[in-house]
Amino acid sequence: MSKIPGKVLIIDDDQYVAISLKMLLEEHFKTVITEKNPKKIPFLLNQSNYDVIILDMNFQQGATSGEEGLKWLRTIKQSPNTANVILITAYGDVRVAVQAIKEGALDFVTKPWQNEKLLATVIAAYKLSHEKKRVEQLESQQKIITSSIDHQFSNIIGQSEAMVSVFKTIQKVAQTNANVLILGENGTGKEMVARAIHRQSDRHQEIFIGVDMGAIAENLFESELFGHKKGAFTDAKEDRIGRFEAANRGTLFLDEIGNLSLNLQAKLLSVLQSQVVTKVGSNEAIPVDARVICATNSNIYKMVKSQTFREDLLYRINTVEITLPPLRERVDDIPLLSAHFLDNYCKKYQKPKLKIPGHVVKRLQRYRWPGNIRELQHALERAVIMCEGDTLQAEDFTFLDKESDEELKVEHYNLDNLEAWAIKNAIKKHHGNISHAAQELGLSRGALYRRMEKYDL
Ligand SMILES: Nc1ncnc2c1ncn2[C@@H]1O[C@H](COP(=O)(O)OP(=O)(O)OP(=O)(O)O)[C@@H](O)[C@H]1O
Repeated sequence: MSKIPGKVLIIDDDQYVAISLKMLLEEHFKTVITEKNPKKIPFLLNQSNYDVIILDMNFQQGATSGEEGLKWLRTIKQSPNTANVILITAYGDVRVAVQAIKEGALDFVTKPWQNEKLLATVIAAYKLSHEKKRVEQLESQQKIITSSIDHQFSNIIGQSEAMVSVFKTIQKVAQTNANVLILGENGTGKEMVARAIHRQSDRHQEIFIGVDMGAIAENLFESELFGHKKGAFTDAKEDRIGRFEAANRGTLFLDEIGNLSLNLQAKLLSVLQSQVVTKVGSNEAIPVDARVICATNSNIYKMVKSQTFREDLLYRINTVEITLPPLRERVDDIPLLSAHFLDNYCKKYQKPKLKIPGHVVKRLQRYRWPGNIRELQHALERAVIMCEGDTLQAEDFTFLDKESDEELKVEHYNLDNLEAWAIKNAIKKHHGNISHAAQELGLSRGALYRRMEKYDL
């Protein structure tokens, strides 16, 4: 039988007790250390991180009050060590046991002990300590991931009137729990705004979870959003929490809300109204406290009129509405955005600070930017890579020349050419609406984005 990879520390001045415990535990744990002098506890805690500490309660001759054990328990609990402490004593006084548990001991065992029972207690303490460490590790991983994702979305650039008003709204709405609906074409910065609201809210220490509603298959919607119990359907191999529960105490960003079918809209509405979710395959209602921010590039009011979007759901999600204008309607922001991306990409590709002349910026301001800021960002990235001198030229932005040249030029019937052409025209046909273009092309949004990147569109 392989041993548990945990570390157990036994502190007892009775050599016989310490050795018997060590012999028992060594059969099951990889490392078992004994110490008879409790004054060595601070030193030992400094040296190593223990999973379980078995601590005697009385050390001085004739002492029975347990006060010493409680004192050393406090020392352990005040240290950064995450060990679970099991107190052990020959004087089983309920009052002392209660006090020990209050002060953070996990369990209390009386001498003489029963080997099996004691072993079960130590193993349970190890498992708890292990779980605790795992949770702490996951929490710190989550913080690192969140802050590194957030970093990419942290600096909202804009000085146009429209953006100044958006900044003011973000500030006001962040202090509340109001549901927010963000409207705007693809790439206008909807996710960025949602993250800014989260970052400026009381929930900023908690998680921000984004869900692309257009990318979830109809039959998996409930399971993805509300979770499922093991065995609820063929692929449900284990219990799983949904995005609502995962975002508990944090913010849930429901992107592409306009892509939900009427059936799913009804399910979402019911959860937003009741603030409880029920996992697929379960009857238990689980309360959730997630701040919901929705976004769409669809004309949601038109959808309500044509009865493809529920009016009651719209009024549930649009307590505050933020509209991000397309980039072509805020060309004042183009110089600032270009300088920002230029700076970022020069650093990323370790190029000297490149310049962008005024006449090139003017041409960028005349372009339509169907993919909005995302397209501008990619254009700057490509230009930085391609640029040969210290100044960007109009030729570094190849699309400026090709703008009116939408005909398919097929010199060789190369499938990549044909695919790039089809994608470009589908996006144009749907006025930059990526979800609709993806639908027409028979691709998921993710797959379309990957191809757009591949063909530099
Ligand atoms: N005001 C801005 N300042 C700086 N960068 C921006 C700004 N707006 C958008 N971006 C950048 O543009 C890209 C697209 O932004 P974002 O994903 O927030 O747009 P979106 O409207 O949610 O897009 P989609 O509808 O396709 O999901 C991101 O890389 C983001 O960092």
